Amino acid sequence: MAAIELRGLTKRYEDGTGIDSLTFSVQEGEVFGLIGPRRSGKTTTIRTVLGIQSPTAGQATVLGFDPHNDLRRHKADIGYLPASPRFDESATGAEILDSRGQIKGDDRREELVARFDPPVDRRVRNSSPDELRRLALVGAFMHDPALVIMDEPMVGRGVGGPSFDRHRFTRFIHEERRRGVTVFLASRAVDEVWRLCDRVAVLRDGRLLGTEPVESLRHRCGKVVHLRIATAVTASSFEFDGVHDLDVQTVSFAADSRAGCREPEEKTTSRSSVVTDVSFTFTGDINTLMETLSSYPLLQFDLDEMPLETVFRRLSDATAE
Ligand SMILES: Nc1ncnc2c1ncn2[C@@H]1O[C@H](COP(=O)(O)OP(=O)(O)OP(=O)(O)O)[C@@H](O)[C@H]1O
Repeated sequence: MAAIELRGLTKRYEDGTGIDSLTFSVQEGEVFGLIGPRRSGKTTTIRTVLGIQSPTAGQATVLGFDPHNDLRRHKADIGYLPASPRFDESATGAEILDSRGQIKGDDRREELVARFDPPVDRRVRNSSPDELRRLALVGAFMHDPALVIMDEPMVGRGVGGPSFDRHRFTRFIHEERRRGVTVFLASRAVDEVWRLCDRVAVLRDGRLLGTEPVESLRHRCGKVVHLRIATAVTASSFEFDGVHDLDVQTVSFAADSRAGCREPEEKTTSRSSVVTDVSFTFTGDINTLMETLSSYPLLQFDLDEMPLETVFRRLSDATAE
């Protein structure tokens, strides 16, 4: 059974469309990412799927029930981490968890408080946004739900900070997946989605561009490679499988110039009076790339994730073709 199923889910606001005819499903046990640029409809999807707002058309089912009518009865099966958690300012963290526990249960409270270190003894008004997100995270998982829905879980520094960094968060989500928990999360952070998700749905302007396993999407998007080579190199040297958007610039320096040099001592040799800056997007086999590069005198080698906007542009272009 699908954990979440959207069939033509549409939400229009008075002054525009939030989401338009979304149809896709999230399978039980997967970590599924909803990605898209700003105002693409991620939060609208989550709030409509949760029954916080009603759809204009279409339908969502969550763990087999209609969230708009039956959410109350199924609250204990779902955890929710909103993008900006709001709590009673005068309550302590412990009081917040007490009242949630009474509604949904709190079997895992002790374990998660030890792990996330939320501000249990302090009042909400005296706690930082990061601390409150950790409190919300405990609240989302402590009743051991079958499905957890998270909106931008790592926004800003998110649950980061000295006591709970993002690698520990990633490890936690991987552990939850191994326990069989289904996770549906919205994010604009590509590296977060790459680390956490099995599959993604990509939104743009409230419409679904497609759903895809993260591995194949990641492969299609590739990495951005920047090289500085201490010799003249022609573009044809880099015209091999998996190289796209190649840019090659060879620059000559006076023999004693150190301009733009990372390793100044290397620049004083006659060989390094010419450098070539090479950049490209790479979707091929990284071992082949490393083997090719080993034959060049590299001054600099950077391998970065594709910038988010480029990912979305590529996906939009691919969908339009
Ligand atoms: N309550 C609302 N009333 C009117 N319009 C809304 C409302 N909520 C969202 N929208 C509009 O719906 C569209 C989708 O917004 P939404 O917040 O769902 O996108 P998002 O992908 O979550 O954006 P972000 O990444 O910036 O959080 C936007 O054009 C937005 O202005």
